Amino acid sequence: MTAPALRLQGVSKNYGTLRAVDRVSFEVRPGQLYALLGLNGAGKTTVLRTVLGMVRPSAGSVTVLGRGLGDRSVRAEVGYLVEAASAYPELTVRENLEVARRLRRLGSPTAVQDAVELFGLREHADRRARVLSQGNLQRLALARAMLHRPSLLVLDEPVNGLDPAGVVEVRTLLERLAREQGTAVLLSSHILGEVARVATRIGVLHRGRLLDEFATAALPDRVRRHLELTTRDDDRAVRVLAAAGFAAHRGPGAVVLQDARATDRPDAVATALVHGGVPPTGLAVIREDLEAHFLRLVGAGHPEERSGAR
Ligand SMILES: Nc1ncnc2c1ncn2[C@@H]1O[C@H](COP(=O)(O)OP(=O)(O)OP(=O)(O)O)[C@@H](O)[C@H]1O
Repeated sequence: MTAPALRLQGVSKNYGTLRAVDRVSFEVRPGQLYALLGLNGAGKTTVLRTVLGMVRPSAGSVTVLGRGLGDRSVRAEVGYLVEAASAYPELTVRENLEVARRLRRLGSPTAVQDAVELFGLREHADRRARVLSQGNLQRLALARAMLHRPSLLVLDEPVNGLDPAGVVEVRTLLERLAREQGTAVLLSSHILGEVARVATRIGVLHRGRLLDEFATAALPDRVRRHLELTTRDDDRAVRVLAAAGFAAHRGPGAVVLQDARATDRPDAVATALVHGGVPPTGLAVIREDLEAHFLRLVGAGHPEERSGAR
């Protein structure tokens, strides 16, 4: 197995008496898109800034490609975007990238052109940054962060403030970077639906702690499901189902079954109803939506939790 591009082990960060990050450990492998998901104030930015060496952890360690952050060679391996995308407004896209190339002291004369191509900026290359759409400005910011072809890209809320088209653009771009360049991407977001579409792995951060971690592909199996059905006599349907061994109750306007035996085998439920003389007039397996799933994971039923008060 390849070495992780990033490894955090037992990272904590205290601000006075506040423990903003509490013993967080995870890895991001090359080509992996890892999303840290959490409510406002969960500690996402602090984790990201710790990875970038902008915040010194109170405990624990961070390694990039097996090297500690004190190792100067690590700087060349990391690209980041932790502020809102910005650029010199009066300079063109190409000039903005050229400035970044010089600041990075990159010798390669083709670095700027390569970035223009890779980030799909060719038709905008000679336009001033101030006339770019938010999506294209974000592309430029990403192109700048990736100019030196780092192994690890760190992005704080990369699609914040983008319109739906911009979100799709950034998502497509990150997927390409991960797939074609093997870049490891660590990003943060507070919207599960958004990260579920881009990330390959999700870590749920809440009150500084990593509550849960899972492959995005496993998400459909983790969300709760229930079966809803309607009949011409719902009371009788509940009795028939109980006799057939299915726990059912009357919900608003429908009979509800939460047992996995029912959600896995809706056909068996329908058969039991038909045999009991109350055939279903409607039947559907309902999946919990992603936001509801996320809020349940972090136990955030209360409005003050949702606003991230801590
Ligand atoms: N420099 C600091 N000094 C004191 N407290 C801080 C500092 N930086 C962050 N905090 C606190 O640490 C906690 C975690 O903040 P952080 O910004 O990491 O969360 P976040 O998940 O990124 O939130 P958001 O989504 O709102 O950006 C918060 O309670 C915040 O107020």
